[in-house]
Amino acid sequence: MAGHTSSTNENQILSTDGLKKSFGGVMAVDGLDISIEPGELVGLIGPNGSGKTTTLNLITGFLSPSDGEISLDGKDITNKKPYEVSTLGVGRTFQISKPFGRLTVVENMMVPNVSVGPEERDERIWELLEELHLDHVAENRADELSGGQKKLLELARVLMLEPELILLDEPAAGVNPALMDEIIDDIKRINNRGTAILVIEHDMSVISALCERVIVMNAGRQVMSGTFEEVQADDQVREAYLGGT
Ligand SMILES: Nc1ncnc2c1ncn2[C@@H]1O[C@H](COP(=O)(O)OP(=O)(O)OP(=O)(O)O)[C@@H](O)[C@H]1O
Repeated sequence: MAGHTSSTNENQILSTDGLKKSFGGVMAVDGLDISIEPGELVGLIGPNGSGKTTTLNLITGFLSPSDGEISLDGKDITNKKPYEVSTLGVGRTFQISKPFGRLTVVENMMVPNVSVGPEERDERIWELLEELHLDHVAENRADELSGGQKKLLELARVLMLEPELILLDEPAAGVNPALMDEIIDDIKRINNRGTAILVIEHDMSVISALCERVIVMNAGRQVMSGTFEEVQADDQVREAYLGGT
């Protein structure tokens, strides 16, 4: 069975095959098979506790799976360490942004270990700060930023490593609605340049504005994948949401 899936993995930037993670008796992820095409912008939704964040933690190596495989560009990355996964081209932001609060915005941008010289690094930093509307707060301490600006800083920092795939964990949480429209445009622009994005989000207006495809999880498994309209119209999905609350 593994042989069958690995032959199709080469066209996918990311795929999980029978992925499982248990915490004691809780099966947080329970045989998850999902895949992302290069350049896709995909939403990952599901009720609280359905395993979304655990899935991100497994893909990025923050957790080891109990079973199953994860491939990136057709290569097995199961059990790789977080820094290895990041070096291989996967960027990730967190539900609660964690910039280095005492460092300035620019200093935060110097944290990723880029493989270019200092001049090119600085050029990249300023391009990204400008693109993500942070150039005017570049010398401010990161803990002085608003919730939305912290999310943008985290995204800018991830982009320093020019990832092929970015995993966003709740980009709308704690962001004021005015800035959210800007963040939606930023995410779309980054995706239009060819970066694949998988986004976990509870705010369905953000999912419908962003995603060409939505994967629905419940109880650690994929229950459906389709356009936002298809997913919204599905009885099983409604049941999953109602069952989870
Ligand atoms: N480190 C852990 N130790 C024990 N149980 C955990 C751990 N992390 C997650 N779980 C459990 O695994 C299940 C899936 O949690 P997870 O956070 O992945 O869900 P989620 O879909 O991201 O939820 P939310 O939408 O609330 O963020 C839950 O039952 C949760 O309590």
